[in-house]
Amino acid sequence: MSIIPEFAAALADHNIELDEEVTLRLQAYATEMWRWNEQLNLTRHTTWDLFVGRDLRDCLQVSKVIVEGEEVLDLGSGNGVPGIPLAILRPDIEVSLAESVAKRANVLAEMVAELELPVPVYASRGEELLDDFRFSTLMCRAVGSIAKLCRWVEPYWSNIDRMLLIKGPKWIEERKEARHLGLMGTLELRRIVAYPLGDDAEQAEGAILQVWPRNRQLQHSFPEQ
Ligand SMILES: C[S@@+](CC[C@H](N)C(=O)[O-])C[C@H]1O[C@@H](n2cnc3c(N)ncnc32)[C@H](O)[C@@H]1O
Repeated sequence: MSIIPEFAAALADHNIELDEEVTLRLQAYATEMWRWNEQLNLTRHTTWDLFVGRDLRDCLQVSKVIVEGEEVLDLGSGNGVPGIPLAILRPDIEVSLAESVAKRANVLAEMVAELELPVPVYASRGEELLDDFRFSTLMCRAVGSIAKLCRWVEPYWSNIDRMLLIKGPKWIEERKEARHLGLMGTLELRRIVAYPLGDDAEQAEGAILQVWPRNRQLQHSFPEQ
């Protein structure tokens, strides 16, 4: 298999350099995901430019703040972003996927098997898995507001160290809402990665937010961005 020229061009346009084997595995993932997309509604990002500029971009940003050996749960994995690309980019961590819609979870399991990735897939609400499993990081993109996620996770903080939320510029309003609802009282929220979205709005910034219990000393500290 060789690298599809449109994929190589999209990576170059976004100034992303990856080694060949990783590039080929990401290509296999996107191709497989788009094949399933014909049967199930999994993504609207169906060009190499959108895959690189939206999906892979977010995965690369979140990858910066995950440390070696972490056990990460992608809650609401849907089409596999960010969990599957992250597992490809970071073989030094353990990634699990939770997807509550059974059909999508089945497709995720098929994709993971096809790609030969050591990634468990749970057809379950992610927060309910925390009754039985422990993860260092619960990661989430495009699943719910900060308030919603804080509510879901509230009973389970003993089984995760932190949440990493991949958000667009609306995160500031979401933080306001969560504070207003009294959900942030015992939690710390810090933006630990900020990056340009490259969308039409020139000023738009993506954010990786870290949320964790205020009285908890995390093993690795990431400064406010
Ligand atoms: C909009 S999709 C986002 C998919 C992917 N994370 C992305 O960024 O493109 C949200 C997915 O989360 C799933 N979902 C919603 N609540 C969930 C929960 N509590 N646990 C697991 N999956 C959930 C939905 O079924 C859906 O597939």
